[in-house]
Amino acid sequence: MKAYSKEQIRELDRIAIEEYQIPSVVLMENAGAGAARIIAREMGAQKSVAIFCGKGNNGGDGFVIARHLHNNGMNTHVFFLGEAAQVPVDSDPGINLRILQNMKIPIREVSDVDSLKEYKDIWQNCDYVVDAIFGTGLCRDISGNLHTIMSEIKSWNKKNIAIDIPSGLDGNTGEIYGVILPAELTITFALPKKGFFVQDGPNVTGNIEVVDISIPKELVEKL
Ligand SMILES: NC(=O)C1=CN([C@@H]2O[C@H](COP(=O)(O)OP(=O)(O)OC[C@H]3O[C@@H](n4cnc5c(N)ncnc54)[C@H](OP(=O)(O)O)[C@@H]3O)[C@@H](O)[C@H]2O)[C@@H](O)CC1
Ligand SMILES: [K+]
Repeated sequence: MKAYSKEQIRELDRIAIEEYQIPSVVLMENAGAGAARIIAREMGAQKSVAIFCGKGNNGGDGFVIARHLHNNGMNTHVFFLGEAAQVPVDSDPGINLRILQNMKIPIREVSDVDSLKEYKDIWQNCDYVVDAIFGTGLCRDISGNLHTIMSEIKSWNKKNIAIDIPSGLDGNTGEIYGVILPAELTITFALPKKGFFVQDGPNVTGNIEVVDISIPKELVEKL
């Protein structure tokens, strides 16, 4: 499987958005809808899922996934690692967050491990965890409350499905930024990332599925 750097893939996204004028929210929709189809296939109909969303676009993918899984009749629980009110309303994550709020799907805010434990009755009954915390934007060590929250989620040993990249993994070097959520399955967008195949990558990425988010073919062929 040929692999690409974070920068190459972010550049593909940029050209698709700026030069081909594909709205970024359309790319996010394609990403989230494609991932949701794979997750539904993996889970079967009767299972519950906890979706953990970070503050960036990876979290936005998580909001799209939540909408589609909910619409498919899955028992879907959304946790946001931050304050929902801080998400810019016109950003792609903000748009998808608002749709969930309009659908009256609860967004449970998690600021530290204690707030996570308050929701134990919910997450302990979930068979799967969808990790939409960090993607290609992760750029420094994870510390503080985020570190302890991710360590706690890791300790549950549930079936983790990573969105784009297992959170904590560097998509280029395969190194771990302080803590990692190892995945059974990584659903990655557009193209596989180099970090899946080097250093710790192979131990934490699990099976890899690539979702086509409608990046123009000519652009990909130029890489
Ligand atoms: N662009 C596109 O067209 C598409 C993108 N897509 C999706 O977007 C993902 C990339 O999204 P993204 O760039 O928003 O970054 P993401 O990984 O969500 O991180 C969020 C923010 O976290 C922060 N941060 C970093 N390190 C940190 C740390 N250690 N501890 C704490 N905070 C830290 C940092 O912000 P900072 O705090 O530095 O301001 C960063 O910006 C990509 O993987 C794919 O899933 C798809 O939808 C397809 C279309
Ligand atoms: K992720």
